[in-house]
Amino acid sequence: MSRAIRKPAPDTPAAVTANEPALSEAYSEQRPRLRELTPYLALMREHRGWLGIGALLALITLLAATGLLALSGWFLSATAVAGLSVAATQAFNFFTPAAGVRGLALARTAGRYGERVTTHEGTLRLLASLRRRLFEAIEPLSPAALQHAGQGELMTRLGADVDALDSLYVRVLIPSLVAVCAILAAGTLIGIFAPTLALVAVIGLVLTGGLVPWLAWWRGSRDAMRHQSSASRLRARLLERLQGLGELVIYGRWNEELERLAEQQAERDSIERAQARRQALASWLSHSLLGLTLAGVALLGVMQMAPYANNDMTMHSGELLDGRLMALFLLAVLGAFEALAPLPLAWQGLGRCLSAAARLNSVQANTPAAQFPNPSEAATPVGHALEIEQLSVTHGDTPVLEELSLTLAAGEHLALLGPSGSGKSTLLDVLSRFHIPSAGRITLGGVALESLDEATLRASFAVCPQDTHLFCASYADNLRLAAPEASDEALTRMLESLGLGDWLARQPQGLAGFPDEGGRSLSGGQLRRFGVARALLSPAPIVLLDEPCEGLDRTSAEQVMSAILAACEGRSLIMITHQPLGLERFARLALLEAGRLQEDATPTTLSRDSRLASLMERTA
Ligand SMILES: Nc1ncnc2c1ncn2[C@@H]1O[C@H](COP(=O)(O)OP(=O)(O)OP(=O)(O)O)[C@@H](O)[C@H]1O
Repeated sequence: MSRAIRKPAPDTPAAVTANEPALSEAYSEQRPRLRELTPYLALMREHRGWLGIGALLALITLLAATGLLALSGWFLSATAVAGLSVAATQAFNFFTPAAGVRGLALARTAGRYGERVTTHEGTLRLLASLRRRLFEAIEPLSPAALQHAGQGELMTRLGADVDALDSLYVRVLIPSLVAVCAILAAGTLIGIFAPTLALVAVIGLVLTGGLVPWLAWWRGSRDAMRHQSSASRLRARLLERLQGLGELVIYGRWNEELERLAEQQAERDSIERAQARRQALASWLSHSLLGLTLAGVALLGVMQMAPYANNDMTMHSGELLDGRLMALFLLAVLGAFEALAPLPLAWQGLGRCLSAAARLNSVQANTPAAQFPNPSEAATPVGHALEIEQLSVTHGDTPVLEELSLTLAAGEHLALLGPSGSGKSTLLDVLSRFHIPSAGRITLGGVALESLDEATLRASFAVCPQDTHLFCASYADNLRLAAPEASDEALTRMLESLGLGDWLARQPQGLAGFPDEGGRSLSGGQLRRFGVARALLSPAPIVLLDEPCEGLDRTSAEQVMSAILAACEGRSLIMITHQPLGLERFARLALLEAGRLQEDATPTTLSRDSRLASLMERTA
């Protein structure tokens, strides 16, 4: 059995063991390096407008918030002190600081709003670019290359990993930048009046904003990576097992599977608990450092304090400090701390960003097996004759096709027979360039397949693989995948010719109806014929069909055969079949065994003792 897209290998039946998709093996216990982020930082340059404005507004908001706290603190204490004497009350200017407080409050609110709007706009644009890049990297990979990924793993990479990177800008870079500025702003503000106190405040804030986040990153990054890997494995396993739910229930393995899922979930939960403990520790550490800083500033300030009556607030060398400034100093430190508080959590999450970046980088590093030339450099085939010369194909180290040579004139119909596993579907994969041969040459219209640009190659072949996938779109849209211009009448005629007329008549919305996910609302035989209809509707000059009559009763199979041969009149056809049905209607018959072409003849030139002849007799 062969499919263009193979499902991951099944579990061993003895115990449904974990069979993780190959992509998750890219995860390693090693702490990912910062350089994994380089492509994403480069991507940020594309959106520097929004991201830059966001950063600027974040700074304005911070300065306004710190200024507001400091000014209000000073204003309160200065007002209280001024109230102690009538002369001081009359001399005190209430209006300028009050206007300053109002102005700073307005600036803080407007800044915060603008910052949220711009940083989110920038981040969403960044994520859109990131997803586009990822899709562009995945798209040229053949289904055969993606088969190793597993659906759950790929979904995680496209969803959770990309989302993890949005925290890089909003939760790590911006808060870190804001924190540095907050320390500088608080230090400068305090330093204007009391340089020694500023030094103490800056040392305390640097320890809080530098040491604690660094510890959180250093100690927490491994947990973040383990959590991401564990959550992704759990999601991939859950998805895969749900797809095979029927088999697991039938063979009584579902409860066992539930236990395994619960074990995996417990592993993920324990990592989450460890992360929560680290967060609590980091929070305790930064609040303790804040307390020490405040105490240090307060103690030193009290030691340098001047009597209240002194109206000259600046402290010249050798002079004492004005007590009214104490509230300003302490609130400036508190205001700056507001910017530092989210850093430990953010830096703990940096590990998640880095491992997401590493996993996405590994997807993007996949080079497509098939490289197509640019349309301007591509060759143009003359006609549609196919020539296969000495073709050898391996899967891993196992040879599948060996020195196979075959020609198909334009418009010729070939039935390809052979026992299961002889390499028939692999040949179709090679013609579609989903699989690259290890040796040999294939030409189409005199041009090597690899010299054709992708659009020409795809327009040359209509392929119906063994598994038909129905997309979540109307039946009509599913059929138009191969023939966008086809009218509803043409679609209906094609379905009727394949014996699907009654089925269509039973659909309440006809062609406008929607299939269940993946086409489960159709029986196996109906789904197969739907796939055949899709391929036959395509105007491609060469039609490749993989066992189109498999699973059909004799009458339906004969009807499908007739429809195929009628639709392929004037077009080349390679039809893989196990059923010796209607073979006499083919111009050519070929037999593939163990990857080698054993027989290649026309129905009339077949020798009576050939394997093909005996197959033909079974047809009659
Ligand atoms: N992606 C793959 N990875 C590894 N081995 C593969 C892969 N695809 C096919 N094979 C192996 O290559 C051989 C040929 O497979 P292929 O599907 O081409 O045979 P087939 O003649 O089409 O079989 P069937 O008639 O059962 O569909 C088989 O032994 C199969 O196990």
